[in-house]
Amino acid sequence: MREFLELNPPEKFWQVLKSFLETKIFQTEKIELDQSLNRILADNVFSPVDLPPFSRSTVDGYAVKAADTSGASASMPTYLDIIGSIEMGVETELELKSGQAAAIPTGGMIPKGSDAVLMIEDTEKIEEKLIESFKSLAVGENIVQKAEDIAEGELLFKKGHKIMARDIGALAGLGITEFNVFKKAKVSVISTGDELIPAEAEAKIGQIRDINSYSISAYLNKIGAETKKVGIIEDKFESLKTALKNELDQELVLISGGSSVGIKDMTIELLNSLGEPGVLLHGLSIKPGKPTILAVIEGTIIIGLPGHPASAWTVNNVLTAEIVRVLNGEKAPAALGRENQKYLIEAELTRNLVSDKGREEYIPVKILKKDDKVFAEPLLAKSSLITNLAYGDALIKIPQNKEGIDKGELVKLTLIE
Ligand SMILES: Nc1nc2c(c(=O)[nH]1)N[C@H]1C(S)=C(S)[C@@H](COP(=O)(O)OP(=O)(O)OC[C@H]3O[C@@H](n4cnc5c(N)ncnc54)[C@H](O)[C@@H]3O)O[C@H]1N2
Ligand code: MOO
Repeated sequence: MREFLELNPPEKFWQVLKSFLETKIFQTEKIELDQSLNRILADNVFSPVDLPPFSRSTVDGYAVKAADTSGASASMPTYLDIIGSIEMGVETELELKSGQAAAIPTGGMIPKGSDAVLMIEDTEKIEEKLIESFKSLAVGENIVQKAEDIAEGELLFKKGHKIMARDIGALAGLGITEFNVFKKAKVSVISTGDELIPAEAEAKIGQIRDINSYSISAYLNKIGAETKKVGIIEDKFESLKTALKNELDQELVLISGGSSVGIKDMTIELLNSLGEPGVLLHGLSIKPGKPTILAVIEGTIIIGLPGHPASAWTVNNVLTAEIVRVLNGEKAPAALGRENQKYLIEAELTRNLVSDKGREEYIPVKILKKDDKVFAEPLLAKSSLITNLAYGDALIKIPQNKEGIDKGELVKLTLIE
């Protein structure tokens, strides 16, 4: 069959993108802790203090010297004099001598001279200021030591770390409330096609609701980009040229539709008319996603996504999401195209899959769990359909040199966020 496009392997796309991105200067900005969820650190972050700042009890009970409880049991207790109580939130002046104990709440400051804490249930109060210990303690028992969490000057997070909700607690605990992050990737998403109408519009015969600008903007926002949904632009040279020109201050522009070889597909000519160097690659050897375009115009990356919604979605997952991760500072340009271990899981395939040799194939799957085993159920459909994607949790990649995968084989899945 006649092939219209020269199909380039994904590696060729990575190579061209790497050479462009490796020279790019990434902008940073200072933000506050409350705004930092999902942002990417632009510097290494070191602890400015010891955490905890003083040794603390992990239980309610009595601060003691471990040696004073040596050999203690329910039938042979040891006896300790209570010299006072530890107050929360203030420095204690108490200092224990041999045979002494101080009442302490969970989290209270360990007084000088103490090296262990007796749990209240391992004691009996004999008199107002005398207790019995039924337990023999080891040094350090029920104590979290000063700087045990992290010491002053120790590395907490590396540059490029994505801040998760759990990290925000650690930063708050250390009093780090302002820091530098990479600016979010600035991305615009355009849909083209005279048949397209916005989602909220009434569809006349022949019209199709725009899917791609909605699904792709949402996905890229989710992974940390600042995405502008431009909407639908009519399939006319001048209208598209004006629309694209307006977006050239962005770092990445996605244009879905008009990437194939039909009579109306003027995208290539249009991109080449906008500036240098123009279209660098047209045709990607993945399925679906064949007609993908890569262009660079005056420092802005332009990706022409295939119009079919599942194809656009697949290229977005495989190619554009990777570019956004680099623009966001989460991934080094040199690592472009390398699998992200964070998003990979393994599962057993529930049916045979066949694939054409010569193109990497991506198939959405549903993840199922049965008897503690994880299974991948392929969702097979034409790339012009969308609902399959809505049910898919992940993508399977069938490498270019494989003709298929057998039922029962263990496959690697990339989670769809
Ligand atoms: N003779 C050939 N025809 C086609 C080939 C080919 O190699 N030879 N490739 C096919 C493949 S594969 C794909 S994918 C599509 C890609 O087409 P385009 O990128 O040029 O996109 P359009 O022609 O504009 O649209 C294709 C299809 O998708 C619908 N579409 C487009 N945009 C949206 C959107 N934002 N939301 C929902 N649906 C959209 C559009 O209505 C068309 O049905 O080309 C094949 N043809
Ligand atoms: O490449 Mo098309 O994108 O296979 O549907």
